[in-house]
Amino acid sequence: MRSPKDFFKPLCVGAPDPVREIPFPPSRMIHFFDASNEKMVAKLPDTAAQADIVLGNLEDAVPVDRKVPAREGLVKVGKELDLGSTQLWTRVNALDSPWVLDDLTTLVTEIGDKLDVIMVPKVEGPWDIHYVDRLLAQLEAKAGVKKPILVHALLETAQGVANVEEIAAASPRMQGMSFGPADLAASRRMKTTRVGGGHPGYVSMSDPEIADGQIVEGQTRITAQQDPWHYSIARMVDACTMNGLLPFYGPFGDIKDVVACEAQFRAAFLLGCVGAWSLHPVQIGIAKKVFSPPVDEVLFAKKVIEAIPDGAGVHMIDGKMQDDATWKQCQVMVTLAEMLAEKDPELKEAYGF
Ligand SMILES: CC(=O)SCCNC(=O)CCNC(=O)[C@H](O)C(C)(C)COP(=O)(O)OP(=O)(O)OC[C@H]1O[C@@H](n2cnc3c(N)ncnc32)[C@H](O)[C@@H]1OP(=O)(O)O
Ligand SMILES: CC(=O)C(=O)O
Ligand SMILES: [Mg+2]
Repeated sequence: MRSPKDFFKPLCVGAPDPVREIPFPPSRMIHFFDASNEKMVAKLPDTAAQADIVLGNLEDAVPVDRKVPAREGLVKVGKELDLGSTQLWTRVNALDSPWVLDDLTTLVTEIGDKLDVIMVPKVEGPWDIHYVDRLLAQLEAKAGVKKPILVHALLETAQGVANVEEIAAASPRMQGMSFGPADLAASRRMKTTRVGGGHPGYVSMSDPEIADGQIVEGQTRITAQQDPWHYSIARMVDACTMNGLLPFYGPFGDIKDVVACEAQFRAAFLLGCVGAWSLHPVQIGIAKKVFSPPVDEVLFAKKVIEAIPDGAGVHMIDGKMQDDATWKQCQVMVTLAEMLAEKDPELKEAYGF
């Protein structure tokens, strides 16, 4: 491990100084597009006006014969399109693939000043981040990039989950993490073919009715679906938060099931994620709704802060006990609402700022 004294030193002569604090602009959804798909690129200015982050995907879902067109298309997007305040990210190919070196070299040297964050898939341990960290510094120095490009790790293997804390702390470039339920399910040999969400087979069940010391036959037992992702998402949130990074839920693959998508996103929001991926335009609106704090919660949080400006002591507000801890929860809610209200006039009005 590097000396703590060297942690914030650039890893190449001429590379920009690493950031000391990860920026947190609106980040409710990372919208995926394929830059080799002309239709998607044509719509990108409109899509970007709706989304907080747009991401040119180069990895899974881009077939082998379109890897180079997707990379070149993204370079064109970076050079030619004005995306306003919407962030431009990419997901490069996996570190064990033959494409990733060209992905990183081309993107940083061609549009390194336009790219905010590079998502690295299938990160397994801090060694993967160290590799990317040094290479990015060399490329930034070569290309004269002034602002360090941040790194986002995709958590989607059992080993990655086991090493999540070390990954989060591996570099000052670490911006955040996303949770990848599809590859993670495969890596763990989970028996599901879904991309995120619950499963009707993963349930808890009420106790049986007993008569004369015997289980009553033919009875209906109450079952409730459980969340198979809870443990890993919560670990990711803790690892990110303790290192000042932003945690995101990843994709929800059943595009038509907008209700279940909203439920998956909301579970992630409640656990501490700042956003989720949108794979299809319909999911942008779902993420916007879910990851903007509910108006009634924000109004209540404002009321608490107004009533107890310093958070001290114990109080009753609307029948609920309030103290330093609830005051801090209210600060989280109001700070997020204020940040989003700056971007979104409708939210600003609804929140009463
Ligand atoms: C496990 C993982 O790694 S997840 C990440 C990798 N996967 C991805 O990136 C997938 C990204 N999304 C997609 O490729 C597509 O949305 C698909 C394949 C899932 C569905 O695409 P379609 O069947 O074309 O969807 P649909 O017919 O509803 O599309 C409606 C319109 O939205 C457009 N559209 C669909 N997805 C997107 C998108 N991500 N961004 C912008 N526009 C899109 C379509 O081009 C179509 O446009 P049109 O009305 O002008 O013809
Ligand atoms: C997000 C992703 O890549 C996965 O679920 O595998
Ligand atoms: Mg994956």
